[in-house]
Amino acid sequence: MEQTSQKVDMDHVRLSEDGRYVVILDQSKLPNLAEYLTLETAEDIYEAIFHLRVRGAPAIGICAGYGMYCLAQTIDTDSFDAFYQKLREYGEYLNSSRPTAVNLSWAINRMEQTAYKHKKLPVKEIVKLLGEECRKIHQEDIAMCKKISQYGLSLIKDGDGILTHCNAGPLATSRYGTALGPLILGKEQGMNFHVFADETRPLLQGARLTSYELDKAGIDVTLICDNMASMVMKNGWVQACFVGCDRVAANGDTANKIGTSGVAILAKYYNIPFYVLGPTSTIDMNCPTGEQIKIEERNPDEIKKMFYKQPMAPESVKCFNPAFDVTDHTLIAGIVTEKGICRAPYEESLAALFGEEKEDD
Ligand SMILES: CSC[C@H]1O[C@H](OP(=O)(O)O)[C@H](O)[C@@H]1O
Repeated sequence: MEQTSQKVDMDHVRLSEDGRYVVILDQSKLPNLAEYLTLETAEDIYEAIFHLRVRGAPAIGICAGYGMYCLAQTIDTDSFDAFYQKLREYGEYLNSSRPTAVNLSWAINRMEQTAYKHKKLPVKEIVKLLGEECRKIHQEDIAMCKKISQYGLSLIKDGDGILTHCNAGPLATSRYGTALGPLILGKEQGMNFHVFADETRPLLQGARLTSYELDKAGIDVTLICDNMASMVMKNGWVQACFVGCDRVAANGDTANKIGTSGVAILAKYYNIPFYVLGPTSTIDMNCPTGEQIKIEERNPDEIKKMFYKQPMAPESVKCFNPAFDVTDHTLIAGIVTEKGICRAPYEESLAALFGEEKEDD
């Protein structure tokens, strides 16, 4: 396998120099090739999100924010109503690319609300304000990931073994990451960890991205197949599990990459603390429980053909390919956000993040 020598720029989602297009690092090609793509149309942005060329809840939100700004620049009208209608059409289209990660709709709604809030201004002024808002979304995520990393680091100690699932590092966010952030921050502070990274079938974000990011950060990482997690826990090699999130419900139930709930159940059995790490932009207080989270189902070819020289099952054989599953809140030791570590009962601790008192039953 020929690793690219090109430095991977952690501004892997950004605006083009002229501010007109979204530029992304195509994560579907990593770790072999670091190829940057310029997304010029709504279709380009949709396709990049749908095919996980840009992926990870926060990174998808940052990309959508930039995308809405770039598309707003193409709306040629001085009428706010006509501008806003077209902007909403773009938002609805981009939002349909992937249903589970709440950051996508969160970023799109934030951009649309920014436009509406300033509806009395000339359209050109509104577009400039959208340019400021999308950059704020990106800068806020960098700050949030740093805080999440600091809180997450308080939960582990030098020399600990940490099991991760999928990828929640800088490539899934802006900088540091969420689940990987504490490990990268700890390394910067001279700490060392032993990470067991689940390869994470079928799209191998753990193998292709997590092991790649941790190896580049000089962090000890052992790549394992997903079905080996139980053994490394049973051997006593894991002191904590850190995972990211795509949508956290108001009761703490958490949607994350498929296989996460199995890791949580194993962690419970082996009495290992299981932590979810993510920004408050991934918490959906309008979603009461995990039952209401829509789970994306993807192309069966990802199971049968992708990463194989030839199909691994007969064409006639059906596949079930959910991209996420929901971990029950009772299996989660804590939810680490940029505002602090939330513990059960999550209805109360998550509501407090937003300054809401839990309603009496
Ligand atoms: C920091 S959010 C990362 C989160 O997103 C991943 O999903 P995907 O690779 O399909 O975008 C996975 O669930 C990670 O935990």
